[in-house]
Amino acid sequence: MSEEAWIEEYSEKELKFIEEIQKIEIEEAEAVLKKYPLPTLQKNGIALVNLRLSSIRTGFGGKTVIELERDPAFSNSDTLPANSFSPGDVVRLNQGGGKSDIRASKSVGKNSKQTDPSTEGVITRVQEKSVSIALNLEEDAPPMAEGLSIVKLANRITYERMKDTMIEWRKNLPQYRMPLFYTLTGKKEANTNLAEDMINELTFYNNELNDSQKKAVRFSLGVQELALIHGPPGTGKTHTLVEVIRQLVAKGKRVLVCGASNLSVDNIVDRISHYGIPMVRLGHPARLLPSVLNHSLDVISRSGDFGEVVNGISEDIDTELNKIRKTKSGKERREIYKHVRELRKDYRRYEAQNVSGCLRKSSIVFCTLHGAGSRQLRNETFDVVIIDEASQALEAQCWIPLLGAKKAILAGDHMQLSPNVQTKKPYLSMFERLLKIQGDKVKCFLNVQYRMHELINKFPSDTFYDGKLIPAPEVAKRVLMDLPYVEETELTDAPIYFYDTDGNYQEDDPKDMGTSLYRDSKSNKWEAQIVCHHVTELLGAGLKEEDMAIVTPYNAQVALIRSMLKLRGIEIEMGSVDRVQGREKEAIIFSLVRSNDFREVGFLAEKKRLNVAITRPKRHLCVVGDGNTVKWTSDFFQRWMNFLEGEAIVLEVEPSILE
Ligand SMILES: Nc1ncnc2c1ncn2[C@@H]1O[C@H](COP(=O)(O)OP(=O)(O)OP(=O)(O)O)[C@@H](O)[C@H]1O
Repeated sequence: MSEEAWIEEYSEKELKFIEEIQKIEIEEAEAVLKKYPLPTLQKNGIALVNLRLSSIRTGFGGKTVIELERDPAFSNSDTLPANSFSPGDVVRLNQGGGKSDIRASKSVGKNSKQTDPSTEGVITRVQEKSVSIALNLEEDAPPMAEGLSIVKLANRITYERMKDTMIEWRKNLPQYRMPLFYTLTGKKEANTNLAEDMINELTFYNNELNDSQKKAVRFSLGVQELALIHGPPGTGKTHTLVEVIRQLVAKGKRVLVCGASNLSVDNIVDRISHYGIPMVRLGHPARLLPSVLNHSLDVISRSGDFGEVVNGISEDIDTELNKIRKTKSGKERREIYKHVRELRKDYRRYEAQNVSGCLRKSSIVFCTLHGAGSRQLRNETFDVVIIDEASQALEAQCWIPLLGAKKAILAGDHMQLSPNVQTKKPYLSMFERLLKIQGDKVKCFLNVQYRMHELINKFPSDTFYDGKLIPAPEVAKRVLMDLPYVEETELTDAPIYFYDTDGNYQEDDPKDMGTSLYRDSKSNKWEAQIVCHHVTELLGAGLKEEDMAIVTPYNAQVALIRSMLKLRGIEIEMGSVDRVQGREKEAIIFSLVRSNDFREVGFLAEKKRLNVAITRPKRHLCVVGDGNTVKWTSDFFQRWMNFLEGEAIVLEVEPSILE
């Protein structure tokens, strides 16, 4: 097959896939918005109603950023209701606030009129009393001052970037990038010869790296196209990547470091920032950890050659925009807008010069996969692209930075959850696909974990990592009572506990879920009570709230346990398994929820989901579930139940536990 035909076929397949999943996600999000009234959406944290405008200003890129607060005409409190909005969420802003506006799904394009009652934007900041949104349309009239509401939408921007990447491929894939491209798409076998000049006389900056980490560093530096670093939970992927990056920079290489999430990127920025390497973090400052803000492009470029000019123009724009709010004359408004448009042009020109100056000086650029598609990076090239958490990203997301790469280093663990996409076939991340097509010769395995007690480590190691994952000696024997503030009790002296409800406490009937947004999810009030009891006992033994997390496969169960704990005045981190990937706690309580006569475990059935849940704890794992339902669903679950019955402390469900 010719080069052109190969690229065409590959990109076409990816494009179709992106369109398919985009359609499903958007349809699902829209269906929820149509099905439920605004108060229910607000109760479930995906809408805020009865807001009013509190300020307007100019943000990065010259965008209009509005701040909204609760309208005192509708509420005695100025604190926003509990919500799940966070920076980066795409929202629809409705003016006039009524139900019908929400239901009229409007896609806001370049030509939309200013009279459109709804417009889209991206959340830049969420505070206790206000929420800020960067509006997508630069020419937007400021919204009406009152009667505003926002609802969360599916994130179209991410999909559009993925599609743009695929389209860009076909037009513009330079010859020098073809070897990597062919290796990544499987048209050729990976070249695994190591470049001597990269690994000769290698001295490690971090001498505490274990042997498997050192091997991974050496391989990643020497290999010419592709390295996959397979790091099971707690094995120091980030540690290893930090060493790889420092070594690459020392050899004069320019590196683009990306991650599937802002947090994964910031974790690396945090650890590299002490070494005095010129670097910059792209991304909206509101989405970054406070500790990395000084490295953000926004902050660095403001002190660049044209920083003061940009700041001055930004203030002028704000002054003009605030004048618009005060004037009623249409003619005057038009005049002011004309002026704002001129100012925005200047703003963008000077800002672009600042940004490119700042990027030119940086040996390392950090951003999310999606951020790698931003216009600031359009003309930048890198010797090496590193992707952390690669197994949690969509293939098309990984292609965004890889379009500009000659060599790629991907770190991840395909035995944990891949991206949550709703397709008929199981989804393979790029990381997993590459392991399949290129085999173990491109892989380095990190085999020592620094998180879990040896017994907690045992089942995941045997089941998911061929028995090769070993605990570091300093963590192998730790249990809760070894923490200086925890007492020795029968719940703190062992690593694994199991409340087997044994078919006696069945899951809740979906009919009882009423109009809850979670009525398609699952819950089990008995298990929720056992979880609350266990949490109370651990707190009584001295463990702190922040040492624990509750994990369950179902959002309805999360909501139920949260409400029960709230009544007891307890606030503990909790989430569905998918949300806690990448986290760790001293103690994890895992509620399985499913208990029925049909032996159905549904959502729980995915082995990788189980792996994520049971590899979060350091010293204490407590499983609450019905062994009888779970055991008979597959050989895999039977093995897990046998393991628990053999190795865990099995706890009785005393009637007094159940309220
Ligand atoms: N060689 C080492 N010696 C001692 N401790 C180490 C070593 N490598 C990693 N660690 C410790 O292991 C823990 C996990 O490290 P790190 O955050 O780099 O791992 P990770 O693989 O990125 O984590 P995750 O599994 O959450 O993705 C950290 O507390 C780190 O200090």
